[in-house]
Amino acid sequence: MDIFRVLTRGASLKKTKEITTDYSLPGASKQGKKDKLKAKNLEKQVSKEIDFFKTNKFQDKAEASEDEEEEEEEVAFYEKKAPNKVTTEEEARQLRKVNKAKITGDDIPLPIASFNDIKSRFTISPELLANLDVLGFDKPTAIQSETIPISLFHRDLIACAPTGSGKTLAFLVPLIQQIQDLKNKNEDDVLKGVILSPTKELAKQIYEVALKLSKGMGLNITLLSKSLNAKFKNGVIKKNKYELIITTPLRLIDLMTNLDPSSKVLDFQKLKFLIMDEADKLFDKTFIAQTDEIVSKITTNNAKLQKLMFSATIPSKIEQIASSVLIDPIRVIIGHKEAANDSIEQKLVYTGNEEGKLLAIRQLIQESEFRPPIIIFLQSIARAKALYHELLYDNLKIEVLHSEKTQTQRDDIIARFKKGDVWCLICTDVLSRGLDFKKINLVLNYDVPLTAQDYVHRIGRTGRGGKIGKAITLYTNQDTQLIKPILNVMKQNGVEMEGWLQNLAADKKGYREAKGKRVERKQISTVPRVVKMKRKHKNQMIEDSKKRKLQQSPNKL
Ligand SMILES: Nc1ncnc2c1ncn2[C@@H]1O[C@H](COP(=O)(O)OP(=O)(O)OP(=O)(O)O)[C@@H](O)[C@H]1O
Repeated sequence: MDIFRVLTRGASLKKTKEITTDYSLPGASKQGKKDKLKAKNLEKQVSKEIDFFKTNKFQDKAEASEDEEEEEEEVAFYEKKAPNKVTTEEEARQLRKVNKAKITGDDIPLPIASFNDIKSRFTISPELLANLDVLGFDKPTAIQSETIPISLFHRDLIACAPTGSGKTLAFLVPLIQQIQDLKNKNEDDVLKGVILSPTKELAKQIYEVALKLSKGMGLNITLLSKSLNAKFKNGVIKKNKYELIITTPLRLIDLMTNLDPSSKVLDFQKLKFLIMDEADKLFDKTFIAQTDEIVSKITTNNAKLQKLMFSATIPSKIEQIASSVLIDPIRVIIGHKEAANDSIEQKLVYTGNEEGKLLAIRQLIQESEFRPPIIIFLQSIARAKALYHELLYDNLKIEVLHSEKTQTQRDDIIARFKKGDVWCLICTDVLSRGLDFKKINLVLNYDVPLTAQDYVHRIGRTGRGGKIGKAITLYTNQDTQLIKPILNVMKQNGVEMEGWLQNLAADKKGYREAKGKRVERKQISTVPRVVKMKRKHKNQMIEDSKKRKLQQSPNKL
């Protein structure tokens, strides 16, 4: 688990393209680093003091990178001091330094350094602690350290932490505990919590984790489905038994608007917790109308409702809109707000044009870089299908997943991918957020994603839970504008890049117009190779037969 903590703290990335595989906590070398840091600080201080004419301010770039290095060293130094238990502000400061956690708001509670730490400050169910133990979670991740106490104090929250850093448990642990506390006090048939997720797949995943985490606690948790909605609407369910509902926004709106208002079978005004996972998605243009409808229905006459928002990316504009829903919130940021998880090696591959992408992919297949399991992202359903047909006969055990597939087909493909029966999953952005596949070796962006956020989430399907991962993005001449935000994400992660790419990243011209717009791309050839081979063979036979006829009677020409 230490490996996981080190990686989620982002302390493993050296400032090169390569990700270090040395996860051991700096031990013997720590004293050396500390001395080096001291010496550097002294040197810096002296040079500042003798810099009477302030000429050094022009060296700020070099100094900035030096500062970054120093910050890392400082983190390593603090790591030694990371407390096992947090009881004072100073210990909280040390833990936050190690965790790269920035917390703002009023009356911020102390973080926890271990799951046992909760026991000394809150009443916590022994079953919940036992379940955490059985599932192998012995220490909270950076985000969990902060959000578990905040949530247990029933405070509104907006939290941003890298992909794969444990945000699901960061909201489920305190939620399950509080629901049980209420259940012990209250009547049983009151709905207490709703978790919103932008996709059905993610909702299902959260549901499965919630079941495991609450095992033996007697809670009734459900995933809204068409058939369950129908039972509520038709009065088949007369008395609600669910304490927690996990759903997509549309499914919840369908239920809320079609329930007989007199039945009171589900009273949303008594709801105590509203969790918004992938909150920035829920507040972007695709979902804002639905989210707004839900929030206004649920929050009316419900001052006690606690609202919690989580994501790996929260752009400032979206944060402004989202925060307007929260009351006296605490804001938690782990690492850089717009960066990818440090455990992912990021690479850009220039292919010139669209045809070059197919060549690049086939070249990758020849090389060791194409190690399954792999996820390939494309910008549209049509293109995902086309690539699927193109690669169908390359012996890759591929599948294609997009929103035109039925839910049963989608579930089946995901189950087969998880089992290892599918090696290479071709998909659209429907799978880019939240899904926790174990040990994805490679994420391949066949088409450049439209925003920095899409990029961070897509590549975040690899390098999760402390494992290292790799992401390759193919780009053509058409993508010069679209790769700018990606270059900036890579910069945030300390990936070294050539000078011209650095200049391109800094040049904001043209990006604004291109932002969010899909590039019109040349079609991927959709003719399967077998058909192509047959056609080639047929054409060859016709040519041969013509030649033979010509040889037999040359005068005919
Ligand atoms: N405390 C912990 N110790 C070890 N592993 C953990 C811990 N918490 C979560 N994990 C594991 O980390 C992995 C990623 O967790 P999770 O899916 O919650 O990430 P996330 O931050 O929600 O990512 P995303 O932003 O992509 O949705 C999961 O496999 C989970 O089991």
